[in-house]
Amino acid sequence: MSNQEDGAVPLLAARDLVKAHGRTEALRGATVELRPGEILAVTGASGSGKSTLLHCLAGIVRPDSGAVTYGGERLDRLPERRLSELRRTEFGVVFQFGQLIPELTALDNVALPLLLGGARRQEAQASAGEWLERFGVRGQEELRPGEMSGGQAQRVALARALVTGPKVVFADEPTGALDSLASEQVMSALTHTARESGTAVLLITHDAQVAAYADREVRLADGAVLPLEVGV
Ligand SMILES: Nc1ncnc2c1ncn2[C@@H]1O[C@H](COP(=O)(O)OP(=O)(O)OP(=O)(O)O)[C@@H](O)[C@H]1O
Repeated sequence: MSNQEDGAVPLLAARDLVKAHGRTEALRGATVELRPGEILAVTGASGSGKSTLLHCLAGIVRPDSGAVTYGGERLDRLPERRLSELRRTEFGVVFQFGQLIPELTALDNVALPLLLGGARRQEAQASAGEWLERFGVRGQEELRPGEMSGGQAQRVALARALVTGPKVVFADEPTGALDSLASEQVMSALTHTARESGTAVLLITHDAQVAAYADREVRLADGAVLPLEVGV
């Protein structure tokens, strides 16, 4: 039975996505589904279209054709304002280099999405502190990103992605810049916390050890998802 046909209702789905960057066709008919609470790894060679797929699914980039649906709603057709609200309230993102704000402390980086959502400073900081604790970086509250190790900074970035209670976290090579020990710590913190909170994760990686943390893996090649191998 294929992943697309086993009856589970997808939270987020891409169907036949096509996206070109200038003359480069990054996606050529990519179809993939993410179920509620599922941790899905998207793997594939460099240039196979993984990041472009993530950007389309996260509503950061609009596909040239095909459909992206989120909870049954056409994400690719939403007006920009509604899309950015949805990204802020329902999605969290983590990139290879956490992209924390260098001038802010760890605590303020994590509190920021809550403040942008209208929370009071004290509540936002209390909640940020709890999330830093969950990611094992309590005690680092007052450090700025430049004063932390890469693994600590990525755990702070994960706390920032999860602090608003998103339904989906998009993680693009979150361990790409880390050594194997830090990578394991980050992945185990991410998957443990996502499972605990029922957050779905779309995880892009080219590392098989990282992909092994996921519930399921799909592989991209030349901008399309490869069919499942029979008997695997
Ligand atoms: N903004 C852009 N402008 C031009 N070409 C782009 C742009 N973004 C991606 N591409 C091209 O589109 C193709 C797919 O890129 P994408 O980043 O989606 O692949 P990827 O699988 O994530 O690669 P990697 O593992 O190297 O990050 C590549 O040929 C890439 O060079």
